[in-house]
Amino acid sequence: MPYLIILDASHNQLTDFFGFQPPKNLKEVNFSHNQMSVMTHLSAYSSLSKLNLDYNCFSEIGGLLHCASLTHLSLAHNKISCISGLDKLPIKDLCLISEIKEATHIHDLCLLRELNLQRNPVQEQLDYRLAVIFLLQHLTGLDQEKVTVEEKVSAVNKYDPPLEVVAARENMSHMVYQLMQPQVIYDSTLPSLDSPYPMLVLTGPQACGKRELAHKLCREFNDFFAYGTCHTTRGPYFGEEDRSNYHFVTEEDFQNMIHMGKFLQTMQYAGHWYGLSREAIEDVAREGLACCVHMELEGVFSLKNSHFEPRYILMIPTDKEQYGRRLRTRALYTRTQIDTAVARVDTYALINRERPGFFDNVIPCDEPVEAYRTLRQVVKDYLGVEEQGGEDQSTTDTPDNTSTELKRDSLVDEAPPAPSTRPETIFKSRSAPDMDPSDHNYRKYYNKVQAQLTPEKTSAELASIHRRQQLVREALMGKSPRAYTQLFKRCVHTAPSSLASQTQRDPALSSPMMPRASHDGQHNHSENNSSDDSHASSGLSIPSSAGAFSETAGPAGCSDLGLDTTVEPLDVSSLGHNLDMLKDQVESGHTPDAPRHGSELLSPGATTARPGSNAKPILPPILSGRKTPGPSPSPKP
Ligand SMILES: Nc1ncnc2c1ncn2[C@@H]1O[C@H](COP(=O)(O)OP(=O)(O)OP(=O)(O)O)[C@@H](O)[C@H]1O
Repeated sequence: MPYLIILDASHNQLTDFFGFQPPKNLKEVNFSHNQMSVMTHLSAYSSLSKLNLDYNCFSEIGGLLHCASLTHLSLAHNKISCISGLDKLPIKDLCLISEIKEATHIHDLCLLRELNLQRNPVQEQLDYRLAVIFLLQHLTGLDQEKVTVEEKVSAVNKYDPPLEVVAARENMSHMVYQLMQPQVIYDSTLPSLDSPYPMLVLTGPQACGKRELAHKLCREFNDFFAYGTCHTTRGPYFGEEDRSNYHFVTEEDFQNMIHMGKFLQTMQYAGHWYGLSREAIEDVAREGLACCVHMELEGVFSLKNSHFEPRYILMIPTDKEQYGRRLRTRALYTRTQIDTAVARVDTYALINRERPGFFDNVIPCDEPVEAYRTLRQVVKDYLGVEEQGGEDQSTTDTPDNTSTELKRDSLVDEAPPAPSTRPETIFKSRSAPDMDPSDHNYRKYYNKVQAQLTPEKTSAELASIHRRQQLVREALMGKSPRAYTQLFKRCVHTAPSSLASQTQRDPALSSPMMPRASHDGQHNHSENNSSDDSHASSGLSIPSSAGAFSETAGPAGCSDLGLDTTVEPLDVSSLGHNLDMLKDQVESGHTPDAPRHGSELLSPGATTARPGSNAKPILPPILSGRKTPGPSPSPKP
């Protein structure tokens, strides 16, 4: 066949090159999809310009030295470990890989920095560049172009996104869905500068006991907490009740809720959806209580993107074997689910190790009784409450162990225990220092490092920050949910009584995070009596962030925030303008822009000097408040 120019011997079971003298005009040869493993000398193929050896078993490529016309060589899908003798050839097209996943074969070439896959078919695949950069993260150049840092970050975010990225995306979509709906003001949980709505999140791997602990905590501290019921698409286990454990919904309903912007966060776990709705939190907040929820790590990452600032407590099994046994004895999970749950213990531990402060507390949960004892102590510590009976009630571990001794009043009357007087259990729980960033020394060290890393601010910068903070405070004034300022103080208030009394006398020493109830006589009522006052003006029987709209605008209230009492709060009320209100304003000769005098704007039953109550006359109606009666009002000055 002296005139043969193209030879297609593909898709055979050839193990060897033909042992014949090839025609001298043979230009294109296709030996792909065969079983060849040894490259013989191809010097006889002198006119060859295109050679396809894809899908064979070659480990070494050589013997092409005399193919002086070879411009296209395709070697994809082989087991190549060595290529030689190509450097003198006029090759324009070299195909080593045709699918992106083949790049993994060169993943082990840890010295490889530059890779040129130009004119490979792989280039035509979607997102080819990012995919290769992701697979070969040590590359500095690809296809004769520098690999930039941005490309590396995008590649990782695309193919193996870190938890923050997943959470940020998820948060973004929930926000967008929410914004697409008619706006609802969740007035009980509105964010505020000084005291965000308090939440407690118990996190940890599946079935580590956090759900039972959350329920128990809510039962015992029922004056402070209520259980935030999430939605799920999984079916109820035996004994589980709709609404008390979860809102059990269908997949379709869940997706509808997502698209209606109902959720603050969602997560898919073991093939089911879980989600915490805004309404679930708001329901609890309307009762004047803090919301307590349990969730997996991904949920924590998502919540960190929201305006809520919960306390996060990690419940972690320290004995993985025992934890695995516990999962097995539940007889609810498949083997894969158990393995996943056990493996996630390490993920939690890693996050805790690598991100000091990510969790507010870490409590080992191998022993449920001990875990609860520690948890309740930690929570009491957060709340700044002392037990009036003196005895640690957690020692009685009955499900209905409800403490009526723990009362909201004690938040005001009693200072939280100084660290040295804390019960030993709390220190016991922190016996694993590598796991517990809440350890005092750990935090001190962290703060020191942080301070060193943060460049000092110039006076101009400080003044600018101050001005911006002032503006934000002014904007938020009247919306501060003061009812919660006592709950979940960020720093434990351990001042000795002498200092405390000095603080009371000297407002300059007071901090917005400190109990404000005793600054002075007038102020005294702002904390303790806010419920009372709210009641007068809005029917709210106890303080809540909704009640904060109706708090006093008196000098004491404002001096706390360093504000001038004449500051007009930002009017967000236009969102909720209704006809009646407009009518009222017209009748009384006030337009929304006309200057208002505090006394004119008060509702008939309201006391004077209350910021917010008058400034937000057209807020949505404040609901009737919690079921349990609030603390009894102290006498008015
Ligand atoms: N909204 C949520 N976001 C993220 N994770 C959630 C959410 N709601 C529940 N979870 C978590 O999803 C996991 C699976 O929940 P599920 O109730 O099916 O598990 P379980 O076997 O009953 O274990 P547990 O006792 O931990 O609830 C649990 O770790 C639970 O805490």
